[in-house]
Amino acid sequence: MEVGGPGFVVMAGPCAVEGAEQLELAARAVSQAGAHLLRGGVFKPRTSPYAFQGMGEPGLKLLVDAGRRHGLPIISEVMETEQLPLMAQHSDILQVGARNMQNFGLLRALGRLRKPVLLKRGLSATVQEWLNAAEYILAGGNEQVLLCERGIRTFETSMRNTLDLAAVAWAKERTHLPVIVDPSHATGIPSLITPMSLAAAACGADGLLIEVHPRPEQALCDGQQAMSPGDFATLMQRLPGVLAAVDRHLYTPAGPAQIAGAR
Ligand SMILES: O=C[C@H](O)[C@H](O)COP(=O)(O)O
Ligand SMILES: C=C(OP(=O)(O)O)C(=O)O
Repeated sequence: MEVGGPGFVVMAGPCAVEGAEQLELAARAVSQAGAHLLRGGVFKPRTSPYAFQGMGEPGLKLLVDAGRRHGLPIISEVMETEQLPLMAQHSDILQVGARNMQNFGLLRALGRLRKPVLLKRGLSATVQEWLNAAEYILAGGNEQVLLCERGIRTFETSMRNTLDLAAVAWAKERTHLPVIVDPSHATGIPSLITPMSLAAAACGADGLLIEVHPRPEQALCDGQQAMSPGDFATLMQRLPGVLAAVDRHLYTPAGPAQIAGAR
């Protein structure tokens, strides 16, 4: 599978892997709706050290198994260099979270790999700082970098963050890197995920990263922003209409990332 080619790629699943049943329900739902990759955090960057920190390695095993069962490659966050050997062995895309965008040791280590890395924009990072962070990975020889806009901190508090879609169009115009949009963290409001996903598709994004939980009210992390499986399926049905109206050739970058794994 290619990210950054002519196709539009949707990565979806729970914020965090919480257990076998939750993950199976989420994986089945996103796969049936037509998602291309399964997301799920097993190492979670939490604001509070007392909040659920993720299942770690047992959670990764569940994620790998669920991905295999449903024919979906997986994407999961790596928070520390020490986690890299494990994560690089099992995750098809390595996610660097917003909070780690300028963890230069981690970025250098990722640059030594030959594996796709999804680099989230930092909470308060300028576009230039985001691109320089990407450069740390590219400079090491790893050319498979996907940029991910997930909203930035501004004076606006109505939403969790402010989705900077102009930065998406800007990065598509001035770099060769694929750009993914995460409307879940960008808005923090489930009802805004569909309109922002359609807007992302319209402005040339190469794909989406969306949090879907089978029972959002019971989620151990980010439940307030999780999409229900039903709403996700409806979004997936609406995306082709917008994509058909956009001339994606205008946006196709020179350096798509190749994702190993199923599909
Ligand atoms: O999924 C991402 C993060 O782990 C999550 O948004 C953390 O936010 P919080 O710890 O402030 O709840
Ligand atoms: C931690 C995540 O998001 P962010 O780094 O954008 O806060 C996530 O997608 O799991």
